[in-house]
Amino acid sequence: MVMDSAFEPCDFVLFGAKGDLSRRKLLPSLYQLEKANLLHAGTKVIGVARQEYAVEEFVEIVKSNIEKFSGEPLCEDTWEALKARLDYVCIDMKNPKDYKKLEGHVDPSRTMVCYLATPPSIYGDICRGLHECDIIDESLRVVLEKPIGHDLASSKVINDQVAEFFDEKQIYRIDHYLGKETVLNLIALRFANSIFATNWDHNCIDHVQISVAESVGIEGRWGYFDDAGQMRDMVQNHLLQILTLVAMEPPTTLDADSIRDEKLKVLKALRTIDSSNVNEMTVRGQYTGGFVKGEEVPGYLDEPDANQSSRTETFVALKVLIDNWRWAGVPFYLRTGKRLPSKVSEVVIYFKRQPHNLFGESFSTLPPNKLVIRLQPDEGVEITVMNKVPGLTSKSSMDLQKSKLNLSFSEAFSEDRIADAYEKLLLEVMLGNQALFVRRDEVEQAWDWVDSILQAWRTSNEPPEPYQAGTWGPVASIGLLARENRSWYESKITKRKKK
Ligand SMILES: NC(=O)C1=CN([C@@H]2O[C@H](COP(=O)(O)OP(=O)(O)OC[C@H]3O[C@@H](n4cnc5c(N)ncnc54)[C@H](OP(=O)(O)O)[C@@H]3O)[C@@H](O)[C@H]2O)C=CC1
Ligand SMILES: O=C1O[C@H](COP(=O)(O)O)[C@@H](O)[C@H](O)[C@H]1O
Repeated sequence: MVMDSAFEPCDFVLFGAKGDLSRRKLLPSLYQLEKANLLHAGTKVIGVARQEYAVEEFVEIVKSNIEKFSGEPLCEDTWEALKARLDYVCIDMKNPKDYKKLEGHVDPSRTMVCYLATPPSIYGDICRGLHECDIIDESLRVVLEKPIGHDLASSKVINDQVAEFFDEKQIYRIDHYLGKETVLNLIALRFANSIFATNWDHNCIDHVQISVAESVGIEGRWGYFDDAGQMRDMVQNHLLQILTLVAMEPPTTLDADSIRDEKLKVLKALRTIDSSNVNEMTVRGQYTGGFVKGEEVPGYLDEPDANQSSRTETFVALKVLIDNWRWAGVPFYLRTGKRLPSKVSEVVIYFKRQPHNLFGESFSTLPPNKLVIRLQPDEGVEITVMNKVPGLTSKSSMDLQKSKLNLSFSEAFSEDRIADAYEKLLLEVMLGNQALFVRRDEVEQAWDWVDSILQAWRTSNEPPEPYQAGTWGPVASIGLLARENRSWYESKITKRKKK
């Protein structure tokens, strides 16, 4: 998916360079790209924020953030190379006149990448400011962070504001899960292996589970999170994007629009969940105090700044049906939550049981084959299969045993680290490849589907079910599958083995 021909120097302008995302993810990712020699020699990085700083002060801020968040000792050579690219401009992003200050810091003859690591409420102001200082040409790319809006209506407003000045071909909407190696591997796994390509439908698959569990709480982001909830924060974007990659038809090519067209079709085929079926198809929960990894943690309502009467969900489980030929009758169960026992994201494909049992009474229910795609941590792929236990036996039937074919990425591949999703995505923007970014119609279709569930929850006026921090969510989440004689896959996460 990398287009080498597009590898050219650019002016990478980071709006919101002092914010949390920039500090924790974007600046360390630029550092890693530098370390891997993946930044063009001529590329510049221009931080934009509203405080006045001398460039030297900004450089020190960047250095301390990289030291703090890159998770490794600073490599002096890499740092010196990155430092030489850094520049800083102070702009009040709501003031259109301020954008003139970019003059002299960016080169109009080069590609400019504007990364908006700011609240979405000022995306429109930034686009207008860039327009009014006459800086936009067709080579300018604008990167938008999620969430784009709070619902379909507000997302349309933001998309319209950006579209006033930019063509869709210039807009890169981030969903960082699309930059994760293992999420990308879903495409390779499905379409580069005939064993899966031919067995990937309602004839062979019983159901699919997608779990994105987090052990963290809301990490001091009460203001943002309480307004969003886990449905907007995780399901509307990350989980639905994973689902589309698992469920989409083969794209004709790996071009951005071929992939995005297929993902959109899946989103359009999602069966509506509304007041008529919301109780049967959804579970939502809110954590109470408990223990995560042996540490006592407060409940959601006892987090700093909490509003004690909040009904915001921190856990969501859904039964999702895709009304198309391939997936007729195959439920996709999705779950995601904060303060669960561990951080683990997995896609589990449960294949159908054998139609007839040859193996005697002890195997009256042969367990189905399972394909477990571990997205994080201990990235890898595992298939459970039944094998004959070797050896002679006096019985006429065979003894069978469930075993695993296990591919661990850390053992199979020589890379000593898996790149962070943001490294991949920053690189793709600089290369001008939109395949790993979300198109406007996808975002809006996802909001349309999610809005209907949120509306049904509001109408029901029921509070989320409490679950103790450090458990796998409310009991009703177990019931969602149990009433269909199924159960959630119990993850057996092992720590990645260090080489
Ligand atoms: N943090 C995260 O982990 C994630 C964040 N995101 C998204 O990334 C974006 C940024 O989030 P995050 O970094 O957490 O937010 P922060 O609030 O930490 O950072 C936003 C930055 O924008 C600056 N800013 C806001 N208004 C103005 C203005 N008028 N003029 C100049 N600067 C301004 C702020 O400046 P100042 O410091 O002066 O207030 C701040 O540095 C959001 O869209 C968020 O939803 C998405 C996924 C994860
Ligand atoms: O976008 C978000 O994602 C993180 C989880 O991302 P991961 O890469 O650590 O799995 C989540 O914690 C955060 O609330 C959300 O805004």
